[in-house]
Amino acid sequence: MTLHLDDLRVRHLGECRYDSPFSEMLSTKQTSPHYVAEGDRVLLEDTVSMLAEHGLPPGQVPSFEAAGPRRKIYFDPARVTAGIVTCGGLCPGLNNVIRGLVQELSVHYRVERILGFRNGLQGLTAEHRFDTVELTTDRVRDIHNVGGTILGSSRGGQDADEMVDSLVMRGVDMLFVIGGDGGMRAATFLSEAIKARGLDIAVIGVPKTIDNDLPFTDQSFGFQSAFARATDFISSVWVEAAASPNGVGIVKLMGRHSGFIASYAALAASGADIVLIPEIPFALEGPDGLLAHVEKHVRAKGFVVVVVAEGAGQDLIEKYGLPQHNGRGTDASGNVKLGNIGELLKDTINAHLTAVGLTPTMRYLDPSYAIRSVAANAYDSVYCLRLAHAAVHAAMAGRTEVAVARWRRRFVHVPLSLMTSRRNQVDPDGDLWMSVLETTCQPAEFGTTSDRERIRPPAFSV
Ligand SMILES: Nc1ncnc2c1ncn2[C@@H]1O[C@H](COP(=O)(O)OP(=O)(O)O)[C@@H](O)[C@H]1O
Ligand SMILES: O=P(O)(O)OC[C@H]1O[C@](O)(COP(=O)(O)O)[C@@H](O)[C@@H]1O
Ligand SMILES: [Mg+2]
Repeated sequence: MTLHLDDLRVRHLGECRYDSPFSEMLSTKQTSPHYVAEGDRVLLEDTVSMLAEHGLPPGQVPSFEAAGPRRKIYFDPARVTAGIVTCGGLCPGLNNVIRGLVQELSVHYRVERILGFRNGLQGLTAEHRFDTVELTTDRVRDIHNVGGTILGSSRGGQDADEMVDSLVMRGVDMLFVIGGDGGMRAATFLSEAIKARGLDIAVIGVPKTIDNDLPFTDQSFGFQSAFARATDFISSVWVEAAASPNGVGIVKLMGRHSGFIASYAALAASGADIVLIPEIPFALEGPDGLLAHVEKHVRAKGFVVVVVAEGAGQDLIEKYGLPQHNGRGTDASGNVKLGNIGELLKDTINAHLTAVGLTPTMRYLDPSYAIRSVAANAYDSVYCLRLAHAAVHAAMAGRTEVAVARWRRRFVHVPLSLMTSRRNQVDPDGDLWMSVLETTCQPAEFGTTSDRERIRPPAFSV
């Protein structure tokens, strides 16, 4: 992936002419190990070798604009109407982000009109554009204690021009889109439609993904809360499998294209013998295949625990899966519907162990929604709040077509085009997967899969 400084540049609506309520507080601040001054930038890369490879002067190495309050802002807060929408699948922390946005807008910038569009981008269609929630500090006071989103969410396509009409009709000056890859794409199209009409509306993305599959963000909000919950299920199947003759525990976790939840949950629970993720194909049969490995565990210690991400082994479904386990078509947002790899593993492991005289006791759990519907934990609550603050500062300073993200510990502005330019995936050659291999002692690959595609995330170059 080749990135130029221009790809990392953030679009501004115009000159910042108003004093920010934070200007006095900022007057003494300079870049320090704990703060990035507004004129400074955050490096894209963080190793000496990567930087040295470019051979560029410091001012030209790829870097992000720092997030945070500015001394001067673009919008006159007294005249601002803000809009908030949450889209796509649920994720712990959505309510925390809504609450953080409303508090920052109301308390510090004294914005008086904040509209919550309901049920995702559907709320911006002609049919629903007047069905908004008036968001006040009172309304959001306690919402962080529960999962989900008070605004509702949805999948499904919407017309960008129709959505812009809604923003104009409701007088919205800045829209905060809390969404995943789909939501960030929609926000991009929305920003382009706004630009084409020459309108003065800022669109700020707050990246939300339970799968942690958005790029240029260290780890997405809610991810920690979700995988922490997932560990409970791994521990449960471990207890069940360990106490049963030829016990087989299987936990299927979310992760359409990226195996982060499966990897982190398996590391945290540390009872998993085998972790299967979309990034690494595996073979079922053969002396080095998954089934032989499962059998080896059952023979050696009497049970086995497998953690599988829902997107793993999709190429096996066609060959081995029952028709009802096959994925079919796409959902309303265009996401491919996956085949059920958990059921396939359950059936094939059952058949294999039975055939070799080790009739198993199968314990299969698919806790998908139980994981993403939890409230944010303390860590994610802080993270969501700080993301929300950064999003409000970005909008007030007239930034648009941009997402706020934490990158290498710092809060930064990432152009939406970059947010949707690639997918964040577990690198089979990276240190996270190495930790999984070290913990489970599973082989780097099950069987010969070299003819099938292994994910190799692109390195950056300039
Ligand atoms: N390529 C796209 N162009 C425009 N809108 C999109 C696109 N992809 C998704 N969307 C819209 O974004 C919203 C959220 O997308 P979805 O994939 O459901 O969830 P997420 O934002 O969590 O990835 C949906 O309303 C969907 O219609
Ligand atoms: O059943 P739903 O609501 O479509 O959601 C299921 C999917 O949503 C995901 O959580 C990801 O969705 P998002 O991109 O919306 O975060 C996947 O892991 C999962 O396959
Ligand atoms: Mg998505």
